[in-house]
Amino acid sequence: MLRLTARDLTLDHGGPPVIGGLDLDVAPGELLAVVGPSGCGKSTLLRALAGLHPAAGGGLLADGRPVTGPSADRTLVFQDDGLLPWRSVRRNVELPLAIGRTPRRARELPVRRWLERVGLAPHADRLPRELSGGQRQRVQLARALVGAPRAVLLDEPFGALDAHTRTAMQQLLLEVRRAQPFTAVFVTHDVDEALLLGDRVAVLGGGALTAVHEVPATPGPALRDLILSQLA
Ligand SMILES: Nc1ncnc2c1ncn2[C@@H]1O[C@H](COP(=O)(O)OP(=O)(O)OP(=O)(O)O)[C@@H](O)[C@H]1O
Repeated sequence: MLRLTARDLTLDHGGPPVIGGLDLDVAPGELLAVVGPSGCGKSTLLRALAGLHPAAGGGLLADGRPVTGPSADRTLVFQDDGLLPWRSVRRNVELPLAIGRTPRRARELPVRRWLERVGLAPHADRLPRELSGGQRQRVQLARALVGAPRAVLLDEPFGALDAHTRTAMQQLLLEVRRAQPFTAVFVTHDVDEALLLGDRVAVLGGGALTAVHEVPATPGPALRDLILSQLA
């Protein structure tokens, strides 16, 4: 499990900073939920943590080492599924292992285990277009986790799902973290989702952290209202 650290981090898209001088520490095994108004830089921060967006100032560390590019240790899950349409469910899940040059025979067990864990073993030979949106997100989750990454970065992964499927996916995420702990940064628009999944909730706004809240075992309405007021 990875420790992720931002030190005086500034991010931009070639113009004025989207994020300016941000300090953040995500402890090994922690799930940090990040909420913030649209356009405040949540996705940009996540892509920077993934090593896909360079810092304009300051820097990011993974276990104390500078993040200079993507790594199999830090995987991303998006809202849009990003699955390869011509590969079966099984071959999509297998992809990170194939890219990492894991020998074919050594791929079988983790792929099977993750397909079972996300309930997709019976659909292993289907193509992504033959699945529902929720099923595709489960494939994406399995693909992000099959290589046992030490950190997973999730960008509104359940944002496009209906309420029922979203609840099921949230429970699945809680379950898989119990089975295989990993550090996680989870971007969401939904404060209830942040409070359900997060060990802490960070509120981002105006290019900086407005607040970081510890989430108690049973968060009450006062914390929810406080976060909503900080988002306003
Ligand atoms: N490729 C890009 N080129 C230029 N500007 C960009 C690019 N991507 C994002 N931005 C700008 O950077 C800012 C932050 O965008 P980002 O997508 O990180 O916000 P966000 O908080 O994730 O938003 P949302 O909640 O709507 O997904 C926005 O003002 C956006 O317009």
